[in-house]
Amino acid sequence: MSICLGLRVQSHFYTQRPKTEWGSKSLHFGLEIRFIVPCEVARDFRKGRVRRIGVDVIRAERSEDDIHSTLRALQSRNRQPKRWLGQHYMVNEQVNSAMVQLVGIQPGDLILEIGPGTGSLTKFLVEAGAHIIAVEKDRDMAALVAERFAHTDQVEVVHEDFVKWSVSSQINEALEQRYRASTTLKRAKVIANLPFNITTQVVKKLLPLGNTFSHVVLLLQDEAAIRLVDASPDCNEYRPISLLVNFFSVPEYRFSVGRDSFFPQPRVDAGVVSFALKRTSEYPPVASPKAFFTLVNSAFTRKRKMLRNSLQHLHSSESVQSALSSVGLPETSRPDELTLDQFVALHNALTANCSSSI
Ligand SMILES: C[S@@+](CC[C@H](N)C(=O)[O-])C[C@H]1O[C@@H](n2cnc3c(N)ncnc32)[C@H](O)[C@@H]1O
Repeated sequence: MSICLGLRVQSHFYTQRPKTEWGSKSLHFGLEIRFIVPCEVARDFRKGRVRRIGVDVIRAERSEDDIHSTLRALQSRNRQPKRWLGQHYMVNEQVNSAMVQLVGIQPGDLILEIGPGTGSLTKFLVEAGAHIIAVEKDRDMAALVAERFAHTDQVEVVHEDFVKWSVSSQINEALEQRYRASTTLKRAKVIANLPFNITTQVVKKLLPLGNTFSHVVLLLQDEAAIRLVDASPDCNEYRPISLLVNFFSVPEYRFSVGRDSFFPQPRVDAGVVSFALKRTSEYPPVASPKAFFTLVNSAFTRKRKMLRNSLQHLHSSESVQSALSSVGLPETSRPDELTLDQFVALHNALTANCSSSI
């Protein structure tokens, strides 16, 4: 049994207008309580057993038609959803519509969709006038979606595993063909209701492609969505991927999606995150992002250790100590105490030390 008590409080009810956030706590017997609290309180809750689930929420306001058309599409091919491919289909059209609005499509825009499934999200993209390259790993679903949109040349279905697909060359080639005559450098956009198990791989693959894509809108497992956007060192889940996300993009948690918006229902809720991708020229100033992330990853391999110890295989502990103090940080700093900007400053100080000692 799942009971949901909901209370919506607008920010203008507060004297200091905080950015409001939803919180939720799961109790025994499947009872779930949802409540709204200011950010600061939500952060404290997150450190305990209560977790934030978003700034807004879309719960199951699906029409019976949404679910029936999905079931019909699956039955037409005698298909059962494959959980190992993350096949939890969206049966709430409000969510698809809200996601497409977030992408901000102009007619003719090139959109990459990962995992179109039955094509319920693709339909909204077609209606918005986009040209869609839809990459689907499941042969049957690729055939189904190609058949569904055979009447239009707006949809190109690619039967591939997105994780292995050479996204950058394929999309750059498509951009080149579409905008050959154009004087402005147009970029593509990405949208996906992602299989939860490939989230990290997809994020790592797409976010560094800011010269190819301008925006990425992803529907993810809610916990993962929250973790990805939170780049504050005081967050329990502070990890290299939080730094990567904020190095390459400006992320924003948009809204939560209840698990009852999917068929079959996953065990967890979902959340939508948008990433505004930075072009290379907008990255934080480091000589080489690759070398920067080698430092970050090494620092986090032993998260509880002091940097002067965990970075020893890259730099002597004396150089780490002197680099830390040259950027105003304690010599005893640990990786989970440094913000992205402080990591950048440390990296640059270490690089400068290395070049001056050559
Ligand atoms: C969560 S379902 C979403 C389907 C549809 N977009 C929707 O919203 O109902 C995920 C889809 O991604 C496909 N998929 C799973 N792994 C994939 C991969 N590595 N590359 C491309 N597609 C994949 C699944 O077959 C499935 O169709």
